[in-house]
Order: sequence, then structure tokens, then C-alpha cells
Amino acid sequence: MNIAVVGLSHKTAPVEIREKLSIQEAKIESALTHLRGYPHIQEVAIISTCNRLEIYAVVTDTEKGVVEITQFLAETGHIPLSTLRRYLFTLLHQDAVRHLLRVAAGLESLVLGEGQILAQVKNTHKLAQKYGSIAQLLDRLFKQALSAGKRVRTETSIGTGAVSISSAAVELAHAKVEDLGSQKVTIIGAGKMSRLLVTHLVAKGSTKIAIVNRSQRRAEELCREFPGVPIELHGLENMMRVVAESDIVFTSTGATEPILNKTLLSEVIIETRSLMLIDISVPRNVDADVRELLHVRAFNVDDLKAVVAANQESRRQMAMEAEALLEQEVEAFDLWWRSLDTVPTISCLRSKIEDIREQELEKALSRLGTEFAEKHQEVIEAMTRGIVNKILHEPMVQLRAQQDIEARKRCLQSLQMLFNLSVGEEYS
Ligand SMILES: NC(=O)c1ccc[n+]([C@@H]2O[C@H](COP(=O)([O-])OP(=O)(O)OC[C@H]3O[C@@H](n4cnc5c(N)ncnc54)[C@H](OP(=O)(O)O)[C@@H]3O)[C@@H](O)[C@H]2O)c1
Repeated sequence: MNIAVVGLSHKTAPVEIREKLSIQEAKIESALTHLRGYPHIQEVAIISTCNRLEIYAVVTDTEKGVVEITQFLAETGHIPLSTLRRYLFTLLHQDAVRHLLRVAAGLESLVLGEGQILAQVKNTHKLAQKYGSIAQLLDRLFKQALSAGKRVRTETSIGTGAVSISSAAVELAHAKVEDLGSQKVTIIGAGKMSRLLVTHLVAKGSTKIAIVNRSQRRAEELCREFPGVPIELHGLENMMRVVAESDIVFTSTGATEPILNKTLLSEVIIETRSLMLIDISVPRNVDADVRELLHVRAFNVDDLKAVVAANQESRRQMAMEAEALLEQEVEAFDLWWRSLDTVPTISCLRSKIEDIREQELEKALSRLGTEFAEKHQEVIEAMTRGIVNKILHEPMVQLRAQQDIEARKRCLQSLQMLFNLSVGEEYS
């Protein structure tokens, strides 16, 4: 039994490829069911964010399991396998474990140490539990990753500074225009990222902010979080009119198709105005064809790499502290994982000794005869259980604590030989 992760991220694939593979939350259940249906996949969980799509699996045969996941990705993304392979990475065993812990800690994020990824890993775990696609190994791995992610943020300085994709996007706008305060800024979408956009825009002195959202309720909720800031609210039906009046437009919605394109914009944009579009959505909300428009400057999440590069350098030192802490967490998971190979032998030994106890108890009680009171029988039964548990406790503790793999293997073999145990499948 082994752990593998197959996926792609902002480090291995451009947004044009990532958006094809992104799996919306509403489709996670069917994707997990599909993956669980493959013959060599026992447990599975999917992380799908703007910067990564990663499939974690417990596989009975590593090579075949990895092929099955790759096949699934090619089918769902409608990308030929030969093309897709260029963008994929595969990590196995301890490397897969370490990778998930690094992801949860924000060390694999485009914006080093950003906090949103921890909630996304938590959501991945929650959905996999809900749809029953994970069992002992991945459940434990995700719990370890979440605790590692929390530890890194509380015990090291990586979490300091409110860094996120949204803060990088606002940073980009700030770098491109002279006076952000005088610009009319529109945000399309009113979710988590839009809220962060407002926070950072306000911090940078933005005063003319409009929000365009599909539902009025969510837009109003967002507005209430910024009581002192005058924010205009609009429905999607007014989107093009509001865009036409804006200097900068951020798009941050869960739409799976572009909501702005060259045709829509060319109908409303006046030649004398220039418009900056910053799209932080994946799948993208702004079609690439808008770059053909003379007065439009368009950016997407991949364009944020240049903005975060400077920030990255200063955060690298903080990341080093996190790396050391993560190694402890990887070690803890590894120790638990390896201890699983003692489980079949321990269960086999317990059940053999339990059989002996029951047989001997039965013999003794039948010799004592029917006049022997039921109360006394219970006392004797409890005593025999107590003896068995006390005798087995210490060797079992010692066995689980044995960290040297070879020494533990020898102990297990001795136990199996001495007690003539026939042990079934083991984790390896
Ligand atoms: N969360 C992150 O850490 C993160 C980081 C970087 C980028 N992103 C990307 O940013 C985008 C937004 O993420 P989020 O976390 O802010 O999402 P979210 O909290 O779920 O909010 C989604 C927003 O999109 C709107 N929306 C959904 N489907 C739509 C459609 N078909 N047409 C128009 N509006 C639609 C929703 O409107 P209603 O109020 O009407 O539902 C809501 O305002 C996503 O593309 C995501 O990949 C997210």
C-alpha cells in the first residue's frame, strides 16, 4: 500500500492548462467516485484551487495507480495524454507526504505563506470524508497536514503580513497606476477573494469602489463588513455599464466560462479611456482575446508572479523556519505509517491468546460446576482478561515504539515464529 500524488500547479502548468483541469466543488463527489472506481485506487482526495489540482491516493500498485490517475486527468481535462504529461508531476511515498504538508503550510503557494490554502486543504479533507473516499491512511495524512499548517502559522513568522493572491493583485494595480485613490475600481464577484481585494484596496487608499455580483445578498454582506467605506453595489445585468465607467476591474468569481471578452468590451469602451483588467479567477473570467483591444491592459493570476517575486525573497528566510518544523511533522506521520505494519501481527496474536483464554475459562468453569455463582464467574472472567491485557501490554508498546525498521521487522518475525501466527496482508 502506498501514497501517491499526481497533479499540476502554478509551478508546472500555465493558467490555460490549470483551468481545464480545475474541478468545481459541485463536481468533486462524482470525480471522487470515478477515481475510487479504478482497480488500484483505495483512497483518494482532490485539492482543486486556482493554483493547483492535486490528486492524493492510496494505491495498491504504485505504477498502475499513477497511470489510472493520469488517465482520469486527461479525460476530465480533454487534454491528450502526450500533452498533459509535460505539465504533470508525480510524487510517491514520503515525498507525497512532505508535499501535502508543504502545500498546507503555504510553502508551495504562489504567494509564499498565504493563508487561504489551509482552508482549502481542510475543505478537501471534509469533502473526502463526506463522500467516503478516504480511510485510515489519507485521513491521518490530511489531519497531520492541517496540524502542520496550523503549527507553521502559529510557531513561525511565515504567516505574518496579510499575504494572498488578492493582496498581490492590488499590489500589481498599485504598481501600474500613479494614484490608486483617484481611480474608479470595480470588483466583479463578492466572495472570499473579493473581500480581501476590498481590504487591500482600502489599505492602499482606494476610495471609489464598486462591486458587481450575481446575488445581491452576498454583495450586501460584503459591504456590511466595511461600514466606513462607500461601496457601490450592482447586479450582473449592469456589469458592462459599470465596467465601461471604471479605470480598473478585478474579476474574482466562480464562473467557469469568461464573463468578459473582446466583443462585450468593444461595444462599451470609449477610445479615450484606458481600462486595466486584473483577473484572479481560475477558470479565467476574462477571455485572452481582450488583449487585442488597444486601450485594455489585461492581467491574470500568472502575471502576479512578477509582483510576488520581490515579496518571495524577503519571505524565503521565514520559509526556512517552517521547513524545519515540517520535517518533524513528516517524521511523525512516517512513524505512525510504519507502525501500521505491526497491526496485523498484533491483532493475530491478540486473537490467538483470546481463543486460549476463552477455552481455558470454559474448562475451569465447567469443572467448578453449576453451583458456582454467576457473580463469581464474572470475577474470574475479568481476572483472566486482566492477566492477558497486562501480559500483552508491554511487548505491544515496545513493538510500536521500535523506530528501527529492520529491528522491528525482526521482532515481528520472532513473534510470528514463536506463537506460530499466520499473518495476513501488511502495510509496507
Ligand atoms: N480562495 C482562494 O484562495 C483563491 C485564490 C486565488 C484565486 N481564487 C479564484 O478566485 C475566484 C473566486 O474565488 P473565491 O474563493 O472568492 O470564491 P467564493 O467565495 O466561492 O465566491 C464566488 C463568487 O463568484 C460568484 N459567482 C459564482 N459563479 C458565478 C457565475 N457563473 N457568474 C457570475 N458570478 C458567479 C459568486 O456569486 P454569488 O454570490 O451570486 O454566489 C461569488 O460572488 C475563483 O475563480 C478562485 O479560483 C481563489
